[in-house]
Amino acid sequence: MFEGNQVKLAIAPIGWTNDDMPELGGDITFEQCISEMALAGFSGSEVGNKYPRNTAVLKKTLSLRGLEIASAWFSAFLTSRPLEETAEAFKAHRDFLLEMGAKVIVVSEQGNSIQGQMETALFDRKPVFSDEEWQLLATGLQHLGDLAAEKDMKIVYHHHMGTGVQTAEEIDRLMAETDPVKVSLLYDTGHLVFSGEDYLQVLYKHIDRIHHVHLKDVRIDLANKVREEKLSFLQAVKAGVFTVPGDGGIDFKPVFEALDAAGYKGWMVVEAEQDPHLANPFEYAVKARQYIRETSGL
Ligand SMILES: O=C1C[C@@H](O)[C@H](O)[C@@H](O)C1=O
Ligand SMILES: [Co+2]
Repeated sequence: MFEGNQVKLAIAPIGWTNDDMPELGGDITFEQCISEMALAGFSGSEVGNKYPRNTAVLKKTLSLRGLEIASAWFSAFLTSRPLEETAEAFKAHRDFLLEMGAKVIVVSEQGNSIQGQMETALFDRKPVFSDEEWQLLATGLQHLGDLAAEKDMKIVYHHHMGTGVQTAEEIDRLMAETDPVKVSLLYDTGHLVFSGEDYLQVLYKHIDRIHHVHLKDVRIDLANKVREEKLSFLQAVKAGVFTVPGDGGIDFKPVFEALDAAGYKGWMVVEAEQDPHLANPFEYAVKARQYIRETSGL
């Protein structure tokens, strides 16, 4: 599978140091994180809060280890703040990623999101957008897509637990209401399975719009416990709901087969946030790399 070097494999720093909960991995240095990524056999990374923002410094530090930047997360507030505010912040983020050689920009709408709230029950309190908010989101994302296209880049929308675009139905609506030229999709296995969606159906339905992939596995027993015990997203992460591919309940083989058959080009990013003191990030990175090699040949 994946012949022709069109698909590259990255790993996100969130298993080492967690931007949503900086206390997780607070003691792990940036250099340890990227050195272990390279040693585990990855060729790219996304951007974490410990990464230097000076692009020359960042490029040199990464290239010493054979790593590139695949992309980085951007929080949009299109449903809750003026469009200009999100657009201005987006341009700075886009230009940083352009300088780092990335082609896609991860965007997630955070208007009314509960993903960062420690005590809010994830399955009871996620936002549900009104028609007016959907309109603001679609228009705003298309504007961000135009700004990305100015630099020959794309935005890839990150559906996410605890946000207004979480379920398969919400992803369908977002895809239907946006121009495929302007808005692409980031496919994150972990968020779909945690939400209770059919992750393969979403993949097959939107495969032509998928231009970035997050490979995240789910411990299904913990996902059920989060629902039953009304835990928050951050409590779920701390409890270990996510893990690396091959260690949880998701079968990634059909994901790789479908992406390969569709001629997918771009990055696949292992992204498995858990407490680094409970799950050694280097050990789990090696485990993920081995599973992907065995399952996809990559
Ligand atoms: O892509 C992601 C970025 C994180 O900050 C987020 O919380 C995580 O779950 C994710 O999928
Ligand atoms: Co993700």
